[in-house]
Amino acid sequence: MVENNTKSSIRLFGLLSSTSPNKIFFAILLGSLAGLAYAIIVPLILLSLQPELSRLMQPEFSSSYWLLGVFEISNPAQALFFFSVVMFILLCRVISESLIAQSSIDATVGLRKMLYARIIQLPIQKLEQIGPSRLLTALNNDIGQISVGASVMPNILVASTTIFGMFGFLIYLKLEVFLFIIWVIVFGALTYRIPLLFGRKYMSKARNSFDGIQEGMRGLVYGAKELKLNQHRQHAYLTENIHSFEHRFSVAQKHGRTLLSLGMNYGTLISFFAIGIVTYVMANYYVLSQQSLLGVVMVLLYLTGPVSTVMNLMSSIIMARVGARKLDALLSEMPIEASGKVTEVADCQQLRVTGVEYTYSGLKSEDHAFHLGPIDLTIHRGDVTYLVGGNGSGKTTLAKLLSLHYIPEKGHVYFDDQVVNDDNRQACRQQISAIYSDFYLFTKLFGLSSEELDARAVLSLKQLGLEGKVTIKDGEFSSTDLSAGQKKRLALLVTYLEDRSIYVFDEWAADQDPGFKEIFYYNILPELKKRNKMVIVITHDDRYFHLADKLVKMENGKILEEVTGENVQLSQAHSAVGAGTSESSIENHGQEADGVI
Ligand SMILES: Nc1ncnc2c1ncn2[C@@H]1O[C@H](COP(=O)(O)OP(=O)(O)OP(=O)(O)O)[C@@H](O)[C@H]1O
Repeated sequence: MVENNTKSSIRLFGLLSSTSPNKIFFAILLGSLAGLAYAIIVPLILLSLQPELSRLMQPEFSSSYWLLGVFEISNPAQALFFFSVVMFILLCRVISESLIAQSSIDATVGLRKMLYARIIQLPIQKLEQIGPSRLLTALNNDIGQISVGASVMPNILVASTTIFGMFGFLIYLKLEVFLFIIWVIVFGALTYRIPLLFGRKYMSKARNSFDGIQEGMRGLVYGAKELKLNQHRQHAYLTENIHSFEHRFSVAQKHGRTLLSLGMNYGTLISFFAIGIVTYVMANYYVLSQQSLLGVVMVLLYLTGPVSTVMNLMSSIIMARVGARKLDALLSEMPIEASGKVTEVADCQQLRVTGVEYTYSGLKSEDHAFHLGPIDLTIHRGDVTYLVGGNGSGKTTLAKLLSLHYIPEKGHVYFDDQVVNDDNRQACRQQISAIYSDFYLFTKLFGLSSEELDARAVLSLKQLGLEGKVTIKDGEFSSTDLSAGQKKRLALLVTYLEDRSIYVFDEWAADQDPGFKEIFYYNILPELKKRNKMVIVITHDDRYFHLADKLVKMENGKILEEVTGENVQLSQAHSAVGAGTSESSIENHGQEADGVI
């Protein structure tokens, strides 16, 4: 049914390096060079301040002077070297950071594109289960955090290079001090992880509450009308739902941030503990000249910069790892529908289902999950088939199986003699056009646009009573801010322009005015039949049942009765008469809407 979902896990650094390996290689190279150059700055300053510290210093460094305008420059070669190093750092860092920024933008866009592709490849039933809130949070929240985290990884490497460079200088100054600092760093690195570990747990909790907040926001926007009319409901919805998620979010965030702050500051201040111990304790046990002690303290002070950079960036990494785990979990719940080897199938003349069964899974209570089938049904090209039955009888579910949106758990769907399977499902779907009650109207005729199409669309807009409401240019609608009925007419126009073999309409006429209802049943459907289309109509409009070629009555997920030919008219004659549908009124509508689409 679906391809096994390969267990992928998002690695922050891998994300950047896989998007643009060369850029990242150069960014790290330049960043590391900048880091090493940084590490040279302290010895250089120390050399210029205390010539006796230098074992390598050339005599001319301390003896010569240059005059630059009114400025007197001592140690010109050393000064030139110093400023060259600063310029080198500037250049390396700017290039390195801009390369990282570019790679991080590419990685973010790449992640988003990957999510779009996965949503497209997601079977409809799974998409309905996951719901839009989780997908939107992944897109807006998690991917943003992942890309921030990934983009700071190279900065951590750069800061680490500076730290290692400074270590080299520290060894040169005093090996014992270096060993002590290493011990302090190992101790600090181990202990500072404790608050970070708990901090991350709280941040994960906060992230989980965010899904609830997002869902709550949807209710606020889409349920605004219902909430406005009932203050009790409004209050209860806010306090019991959104506020309660917000409360959980804020408690978890506050705890998390406090712990992260504790961890970061502790980590940053570790170097000061080390400075204190070296200055006040170690100096009493080891032979450290005043100059060496000054050098060591300067190195340690200088180290606080890159050390705090590493510590501060760790919070971005932690947030990114929370986001990556959440996205990983979501992706592992998103099976990939088989793309199929067959690219085209012959025009379907007969759509047949045999022994088809379907259950809505993934519900909180599986006992109450609706079960459809087993169903056997054959639908022919050139026929208008009505699916009728009470609310919840399974008409839409069956239609979604016929339009190949749902994949049956038992039984088969046949396009003529071919069984629909993973190989040909995509190709078979290209013969179907459907308007379900939750249809989405795109603002453009994506994949359809052409000048000829525009001309056809303009003609049909007029015939569908949308002239003056919507215009179309280069396949794009001027507006989709229409009434519910008008939107459905525009959706009908889109399906008409697609010119598919099989049409599925789920209660299309439900929100049309009486005039257009008649046009739909008396003109549009017969015209599609005349064009030899296979038309499946879900309807509750019993006054039009007699117009069907086949009436499929459903109850409790099963077909109760199939009525064909004259029997359709006989069984529904009374309702047609009862509803006052006269031949003359039909004729009138026929003339009114002559040539509709
Ligand atoms: N996405 C879903 N997840 C779980 N259960 C669902 C889902 N969609 C529908 N159902 C259940 O399946 C049953 C049949 O629904 P279906 O939409 O097929 O009925 P219907 O005959 O088209 O109803 P109506 O005339 O009201 O549109 C219902 O009882 C409903 O609770």
